[in-house]
Amino acid sequence: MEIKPTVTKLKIRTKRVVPKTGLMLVGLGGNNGSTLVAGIIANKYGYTWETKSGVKSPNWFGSITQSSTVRVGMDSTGKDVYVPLKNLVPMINPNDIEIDGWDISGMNLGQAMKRAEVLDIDLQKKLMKKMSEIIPRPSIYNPEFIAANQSTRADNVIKMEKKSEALDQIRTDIRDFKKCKELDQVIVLWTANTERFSEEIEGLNDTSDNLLRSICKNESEISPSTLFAVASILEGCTYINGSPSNTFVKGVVELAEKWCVHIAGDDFKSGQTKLKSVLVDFLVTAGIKPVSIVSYNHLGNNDGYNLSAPEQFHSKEISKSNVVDDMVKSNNIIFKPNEKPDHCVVIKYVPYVKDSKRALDEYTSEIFMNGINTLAIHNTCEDSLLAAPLILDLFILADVFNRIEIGSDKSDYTPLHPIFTALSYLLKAPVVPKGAPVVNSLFRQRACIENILRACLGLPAENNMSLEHMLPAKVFVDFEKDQKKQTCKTCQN
Ligand SMILES: NC(=O)c1ccc[n+]([C@@H]2O[C@H](COP(=O)([O-])OP(=O)(O)OC[C@H]3O[C@@H](n4cnc5c(N)ncnc54)[C@H](O)[C@@H]3O)[C@@H](O)[C@H]2O)c1
Ligand SMILES: O=P([O-])([O-])O[C@@H]1[C@@H](O)[C@H](O)[C@@H](O)[C@H](O)[C@@H]1O
Repeated sequence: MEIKPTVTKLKIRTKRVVPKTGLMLVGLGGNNGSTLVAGIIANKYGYTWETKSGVKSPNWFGSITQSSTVRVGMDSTGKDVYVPLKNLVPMINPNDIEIDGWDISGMNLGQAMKRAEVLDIDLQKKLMKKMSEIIPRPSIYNPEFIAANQSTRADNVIKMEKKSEALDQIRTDIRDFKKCKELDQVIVLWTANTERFSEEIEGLNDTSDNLLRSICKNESEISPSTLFAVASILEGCTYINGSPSNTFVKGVVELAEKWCVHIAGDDFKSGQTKLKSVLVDFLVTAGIKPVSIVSYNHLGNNDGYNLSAPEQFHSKEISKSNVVDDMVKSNNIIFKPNEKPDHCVVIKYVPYVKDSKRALDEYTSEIFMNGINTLAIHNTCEDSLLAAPLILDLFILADVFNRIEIGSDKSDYTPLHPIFTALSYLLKAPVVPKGAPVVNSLFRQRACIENILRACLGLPAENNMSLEHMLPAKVFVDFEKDQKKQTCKTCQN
């Protein structure tokens, strides 16, 4: 193999004025939606609360924008220097976020928080007044796409029969929110239930024109989430899909590309799968061959209730299963062509455990000289407490990436591709532009975000070589000073 390095000088610019941004959640009254709103209010007002283990304070643990740091270099003593990721470039402050959204359940967010049974009761009491003032807008409900067991919640639905009218209503809602809160931009994010996959049908949803025509013709195979995505794109709003539903049928992607509106998805990467995208990366890059991966979990929240229906489970099974493919394909020493580990995903609904998902994983791998290594993991993921910070990061980073443009000597500044692959760190099944590779390795995904932000500052990508600590200082001349010396010599001559 001959490798020919190429160098392209790119120029990057970032609008540094942070736009006043609103977040509209589809599924606002769900466990994730209500928990995120509660977290924003608790952090904004600094509510503390009593628990049996003492007084607790709000935080943003689990959010990489709010609670992680980035190495920016080293000080004169050679010690690494880290700064909060949120300080690298101007970002939205969670305290400034305006939130609105839709839910097929009309329950106000105070009652929705109570229904979710996620947060400590004393905190719920302190939040109740403010949360109860938030009422989800009526939404598009189509029992064809989510489990039949969700029908009992559907008391807050848009009455219009025609999909085109419902689409217009969503667009009106977005414009109303933007005007009422005097916003510069709105980002729409789906944290509503997982839908069954839509059929991708030529002539129906395979192009943007066909999709828009199908909506006008009230075609049945257009899901509520696809309608929300179309409405958002037509309103110029970034749209993010936190569920494994195949919202982004080809016609939606083409519409986003035509209108240069950013989209990202699918399915928050919060617990069992996030760990999988670390462990499989570790095993394969260590030259260890994972041969069997069994991921079982049970949970008792409404998400689990919806996923107890086969078609909705199948959507989730796909997003949870494909996460190993890129890492397996990266190593043709341990895997033969088309060989991959046995991989089984099981999800069971057990009402009693509510949002506290119990994940049991077994990773069996072949090691040196026919040895076998088995990793057995028990992972209690409090689903909404893991997902809510990811929703915040998706929103904040989407705004940052919306403000970045890249150019070169040969081309003007251009926005990043409408499909935000840079948000893949937060998603189980990253949607990527046609022909682009899917990267699931968590640390590669994190490096992508870090290095784009470093580039915004003119810092080189983190290469982890640490040569400064492997070579004598004299090797590292002060480039600027050295250049000046050489220039002086030239002048004298
Ligand atoms: N850790 C996690 O919680 C996690 C991780 C990855 C993905 N997800 C996905 O996030 C989504 C939400 O999870 P959750 O635990 O908050 O579920 P949830 O069931 O508590 O909340 C979903 C909400 O969406 C509402 N809804 C359903 N259809 C709607 C529609 N057409 N329009 C508006 N609202 C609608 C429901 O009434 C409900 O309030 C699910 O798709 C889930 O698979 C969750
Ligand atoms: O993020 P993760 O833990 O791999 O996957 C989770 C599933 O195992 C869980 O059953 C489902 O309810 C959540 O929506 C989430 O998708």
